[in-house]
Amino acid sequence: MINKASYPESVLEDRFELLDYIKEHDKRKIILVGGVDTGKTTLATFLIKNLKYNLIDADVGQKSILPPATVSLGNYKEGFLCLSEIKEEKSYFIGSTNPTQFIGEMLTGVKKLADYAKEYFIIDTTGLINGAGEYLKKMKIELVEPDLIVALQKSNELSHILKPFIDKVDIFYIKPYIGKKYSREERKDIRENKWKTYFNNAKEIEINFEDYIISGSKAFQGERITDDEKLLLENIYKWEILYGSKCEGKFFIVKKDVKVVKRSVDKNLIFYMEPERFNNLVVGLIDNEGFCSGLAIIKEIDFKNESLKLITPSSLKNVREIRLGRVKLENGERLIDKDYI
Ligand SMILES: Nc1ncnc2c1ncn2[C@@H]1O[C@H](COP(=O)(O)OP(=O)(O)OP(=O)(O)O)[C@@H](O)[C@H]1O
Repeated sequence: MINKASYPESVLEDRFELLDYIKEHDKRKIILVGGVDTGKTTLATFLIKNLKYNLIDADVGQKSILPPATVSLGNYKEGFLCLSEIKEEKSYFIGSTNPTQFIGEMLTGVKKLADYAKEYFIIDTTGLINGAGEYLKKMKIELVEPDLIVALQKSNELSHILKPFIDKVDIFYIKPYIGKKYSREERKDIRENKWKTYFNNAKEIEINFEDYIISGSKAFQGERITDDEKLLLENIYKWEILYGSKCEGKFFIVKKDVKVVKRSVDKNLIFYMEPERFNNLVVGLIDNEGFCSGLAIIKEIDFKNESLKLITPSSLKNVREIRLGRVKLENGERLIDKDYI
């Protein structure tokens, strides 16, 4: 498997100073913050190897621990060279590899994993430090309450994130590693490879809506439409309605057209789509504790019979909820908008 970071051949002097500082001051909850390609994952590898701490992998865009589109806790593994050799202990479903629209999921996930681990962990984060990235980093620090922030800062590009914590949390500054910069394409290729590895031995399974909580789409919120509403909408718009729900006065309709006609539908009132829109969507298999025990891909949803065909390498044992994400895997990864379904 291709990975960006592994144990560095030569370790910069300030990394050893950091290691000594952590040992000397008994720091147990550590978060790494820095821009893109500043060497966070490489630093996490060095620290985990020397401290035998656990990894909280919140670098959702370039994860080391599988599965993708989650944040994960992995336990220290003797003799590892690359963090991707670390197996997940617990994961939380984000549903995307870009955290920008998923700040709530990211924060909940990292907090749950940190609570689970209790202490002796290093949090590896994304390189997003502006816009949504600023809020994400700040809130993560507020929630997790680390006892050390390691800031990989060249000049003062992290000051807007760190300002509120300067007199509250210990901050250790180190210089970013100036090395290879990865393009969007290279990053995407690394992710593609991880998706392929994860779904390598996936098998098809079929499940019924009634056996699981299905969530993550407006389709499964609110209440089902009545027979009268269904008939009315079918007559007006010349649709066959396969599934319909309503929430706060708005209809959510999965339909097929039965006639070619010109339709003028008020989109503020009716959100409609074809069933195929859900195909190839990544879903999280969520257990009783709210953790993600695996991922699956939707092959097809039969809305009429209320069943779902999935492929997954995971077992559905202890799975309570199927949570729809916002990544489609069709000729590679395609990220979709939160409002798409
Ligand atoms: N101390 C080091 N010695 C040698 N190479 C390094 C060192 N630190 C980082 N690198 C290299 O620099 C590149 C970026 O490092 P890394 O992936 O650790 O950065 P990152 O900040 O985690 O990136 P991202 O923004 O994707 O989270 C990688 O190719 C890595 O191997």
